[in-house]
Amino acid sequence: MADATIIDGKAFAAGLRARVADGVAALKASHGVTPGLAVVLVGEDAASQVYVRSKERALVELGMNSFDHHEPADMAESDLLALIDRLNADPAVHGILVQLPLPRHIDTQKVLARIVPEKDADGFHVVNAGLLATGQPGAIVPCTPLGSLLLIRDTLGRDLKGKRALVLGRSNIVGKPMAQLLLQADCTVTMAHSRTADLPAECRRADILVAAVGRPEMVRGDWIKPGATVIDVGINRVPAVGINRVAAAEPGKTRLVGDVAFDEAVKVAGAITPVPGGVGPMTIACLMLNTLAAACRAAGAPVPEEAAL
Ligand SMILES: Nc1nc(=O)c2c([nH]1)NC[C@@H]1CN(c3ccc(C(=O)N[C@@H](CCC(=O)O)C(=O)O)cc3)C=[N+]21
Repeated sequence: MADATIIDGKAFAAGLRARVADGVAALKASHGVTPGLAVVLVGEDAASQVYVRSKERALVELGMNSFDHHEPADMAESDLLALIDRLNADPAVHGILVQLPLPRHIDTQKVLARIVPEKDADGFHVVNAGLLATGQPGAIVPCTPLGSLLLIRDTLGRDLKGKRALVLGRSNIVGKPMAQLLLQADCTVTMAHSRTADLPAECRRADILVAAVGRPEMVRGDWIKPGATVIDVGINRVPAVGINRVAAAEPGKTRLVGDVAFDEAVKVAGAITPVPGGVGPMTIACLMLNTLAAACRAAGAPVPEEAAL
């Protein structure tokens, strides 16, 4: 059998960002409103700083306002809550993103709950989770599942009726909302996780397999149904051993791998996202889309179709 189609998330994300830029320009022209996202980073985590910078760069490129709040790691929880209160009240701020993970002395659920749901660009607030779970309009959908669904639709078309979907991983950020989206799309959805009995057999039944467990290359080629669509959400940094056998000479070298053993899976799947260049770029593009959508709702303008599921 021929190798799988490689789903180019980077290219799809570039197209989505261009559509968001058009929407931003249109909202400025029609309502005089520039969408703005406040990005709150607490602490100095190196990976978080990289992600936050790429979010801020994307905002500016698309003509949106970026309000950066980089705070010390020992910031008091009460001060973070007070900052969120100010951002909630600021009419120039349409979306608020608090970069996770937060330092351990801060209660993440308390912080997420403080963001007004209308400005919850990540879609992590219980109100948005509840709107999504009950199939109500106006839910802000978490960026990674939304981006994954857009890639699935681009691959298989919008009619996913009756397809067997398996979501591996049950996080509030990816697994649970992903399952809700697929259910709403009339898939037959299974949620699997580390305690699932005979995980390979469960995976082999899936027409659509979304892997979001954060375990490097856990899903092997023989776990995949021939022809299946495989969405690899994992972004795992591992030592670069075996890439060209120079790892011993370059002990600091790392590479990114997904939750799927790509080289095996590409021989079996019908279509598969790579890591990097798959779901990751879609996450950032969907954050831009959610910010535009929040600004549209605040202004009473129509919401972009891709954000209004
Ligand atoms: N409140 C909050 N919202 C988030 O959305 C959020 C967060 N906290 N904390 C951290 C994670 C991580 N995350 C990524 C986004 C894009 C890439 C991405 O674009 N990755 C590139 C590769 C980047 C590289 O080379 O390191 C790719 O997959 O092609 C990765 C990771 C968003 N996160």
